[in-house]
Amino acid sequence: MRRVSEHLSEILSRLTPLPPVRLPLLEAAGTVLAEPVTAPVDLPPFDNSAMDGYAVRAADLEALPAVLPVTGDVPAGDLGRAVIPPGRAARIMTGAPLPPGADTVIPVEWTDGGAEVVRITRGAPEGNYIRRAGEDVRAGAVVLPAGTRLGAAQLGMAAAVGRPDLLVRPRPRVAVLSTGDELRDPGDPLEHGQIWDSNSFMLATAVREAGGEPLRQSFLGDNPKKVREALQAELARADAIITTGGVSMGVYDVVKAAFSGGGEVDFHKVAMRPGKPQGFGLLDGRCPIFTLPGNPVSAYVSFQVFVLPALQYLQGLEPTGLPRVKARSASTLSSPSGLQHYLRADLTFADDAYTVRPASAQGSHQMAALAEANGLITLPPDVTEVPEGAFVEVLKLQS
Ligand SMILES: Nc1nc2c(c(=O)[nH]1)N[C@H]1C(S)=C(S)[C@@H](COP(=O)(O)OP(=O)(O)OC[C@H]3O[C@@H](n4cnc5c(N)ncnc54)[C@H](O)[C@@H]3O)O[C@H]1N2
Ligand code: MOO
Ligand SMILES: [Mg+2]
Repeated sequence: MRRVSEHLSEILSRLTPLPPVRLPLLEAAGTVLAEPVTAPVDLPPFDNSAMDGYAVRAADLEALPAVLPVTGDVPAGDLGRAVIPPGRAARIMTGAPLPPGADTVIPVEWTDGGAEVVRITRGAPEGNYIRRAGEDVRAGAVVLPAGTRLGAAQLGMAAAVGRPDLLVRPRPRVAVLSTGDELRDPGDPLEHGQIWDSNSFMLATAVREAGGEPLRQSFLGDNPKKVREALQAELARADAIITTGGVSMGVYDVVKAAFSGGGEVDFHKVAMRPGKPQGFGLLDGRCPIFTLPGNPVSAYVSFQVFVLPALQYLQGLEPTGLPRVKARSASTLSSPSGLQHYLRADLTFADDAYTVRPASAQGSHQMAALAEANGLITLPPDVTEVPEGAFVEVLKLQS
């Protein structure tokens, strides 16, 4: 059997990050930047007021209270060109350009709020409540490096430097296809021996959580020819394909049968539990296909361990997979020798430390324990016993 790390590095070695595309700002939300974004101008572009109040000369406030005629208003958006002569004040609003002649802003709370003549009772040093041009970002500075995942604040930054669009790695379009004659769509009535297809919904959501776009989720029967045809059809628009089921030892294991002729997909037993039966290949020499095991928890763990890093890599990110933490185990753990064991668990954080408790049910078909879990304890192949209180590595699941 091959180790988890070997299977993952073989997958990554055969992938190429998706070619960048230029997307309008809002469509770029959630994608990964493929170019650095620099500021074409200073931010703010001009000295402006940080408060609603009066633009004055600090020198005119030496004797308090100061009573100054008001020459006019400078609202935000105003050109702010009117010069403030000595001994005068102008009403100014937050964000408005500081008019020439003024060197200080007095908040309206420090005055009687006069519109013609203002009585200022509290002075301030020169430069008070002024946002200087360039104090946020200097022209030419890189505000977003390539590889940044574009969340709200990052899109805001791109808009703040005037970008209408961005060069980004596109969301990988991933076709998710379950296989199995026993499957029915949720909502359909079940005959004896049938089950509702959960894998394709679970993995389509996992694709979205990974920044990808699930092309469709559906299930295929156990007919190898039909499976081949369906996969061929997905090739036209998929950047990657995920199938579940039909890769173990069964006589009807359709995915294995579908590729028994062409060597495009290599099937392996990987030294892990759950998720031992795996397959990977490039269809048409370019489209990665991940043939994951049918057991739902096996499919889920296989996604997190192999597909997530691959989707990160396609998006130009470091293929680091799920975030991991060190946690004290709240109970003794045992693990089969020679297998990397992933245990569904409950991870808690208290008193500045993580504690983790394995779920009581660890069957690779038991969705309830997976649905409750927020962590996967990862025990390496050479660990068979973990004493209570020992540190273990835990993958943090999206929840
Ligand atoms: N003799 C052996 N039998 C099995 C072995 C083995 O080594 N020797 N491996 C076991 C392991 S480990 C796993 S994992 C499963 C994987 O089997 P397949 O990948 O062939 O999956 P299927 O046989 O198609 O289905 C397995 C199981 O999962 C259920 N399933 C399938 N698709 C879905 C879906 N979309 N939603 C919900 N549940 C699904 C299916 O009904 C089966 O119960 O093989 C073991 N057997
Ligand atoms: O891969 Mo299986 O998931 O060990 O049950
Ligand atoms: Mg099978």
